Amino acid sequence: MKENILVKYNDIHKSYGDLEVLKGINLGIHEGEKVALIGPSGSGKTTLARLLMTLEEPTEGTIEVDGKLLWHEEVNGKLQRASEKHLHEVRGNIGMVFQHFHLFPHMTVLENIMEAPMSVLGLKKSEAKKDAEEMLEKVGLIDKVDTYPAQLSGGQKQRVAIARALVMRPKIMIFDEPTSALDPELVGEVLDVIKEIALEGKMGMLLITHEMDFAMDIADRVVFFDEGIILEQGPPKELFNNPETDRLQSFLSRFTNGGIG
Ligand SMILES: Nc1ncnc2c1ncn2[C@@H]1O[C@H](COP(=O)(O)OP(=O)(O)OP(=O)(O)O)[C@@H](O)[C@H]1O
Repeated sequence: MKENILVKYNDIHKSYGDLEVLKGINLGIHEGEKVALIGPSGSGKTTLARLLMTLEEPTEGTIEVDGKLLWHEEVNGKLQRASEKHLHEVRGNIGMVFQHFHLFPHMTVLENIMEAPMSVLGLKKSEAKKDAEEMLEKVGLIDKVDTYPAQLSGGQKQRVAIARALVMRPKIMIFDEPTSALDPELVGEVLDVIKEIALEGKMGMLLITHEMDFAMDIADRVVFFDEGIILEQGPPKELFNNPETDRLQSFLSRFTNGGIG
């Protein structure tokens, strides 16, 4: 069993105005652990991921990454909002792949991947190029180095986005519905790449997906989530071979009936 907790949500609440989207989340992710987050549309999954990526700020509670508070710093024994420098530093451990790729359209595939290592990590161009090429090999797109995003299929764009996140060598990668914007015939190539990365084992993963079979296949733990709370969690085999899972079965049937998001 893995010992070290890499990410820890401590009683996290998040509201937008009067709408409380997360209602006290406690969740730990161990080093190298693959956690699949499953829940209906609007249940707060993306918000949970965006808090970790520092794209949203918690209303209450704390998040720890690799033993350090993410959103807070302790000054003279009191917790206060972290400085941008601190956020930037801790966020360096986290990579994210979004539903809609978010590639830079005016840059080639290679330039897209080299950009952050050069501007954020201060790598020399030659080093960044070498790393970028290594990642493109991994996602099977080394022949596309000089191509612009507009000339790629959705599946290829998402594989570039994965390479771009991987090249920063994060300790955890968040995948937020990485295949839901793709035509069905392109889903498999992206899932294959994610699975390959998962099998390497080193990196933690928080995977938000409605690809149920895929989640069951690669996840060490599945977390069922609805209306801002965790309903149930555990290793996929325990959750699905348990005769007392009527409640889970009815939860899952909402996905198969089109309530997925
Ligand atoms: N910036 C925002 N301002 C106001 N409300 C927001 C904001 N972001 C999200 N919400 C609301 O918070 C709730 C949870 O949204 P979130 O995107 O986290 O859910 P989700 O489970 O990821 O859903 P989906 O699968 O459809 O993306 C929704 O009701 C959404 O409308």
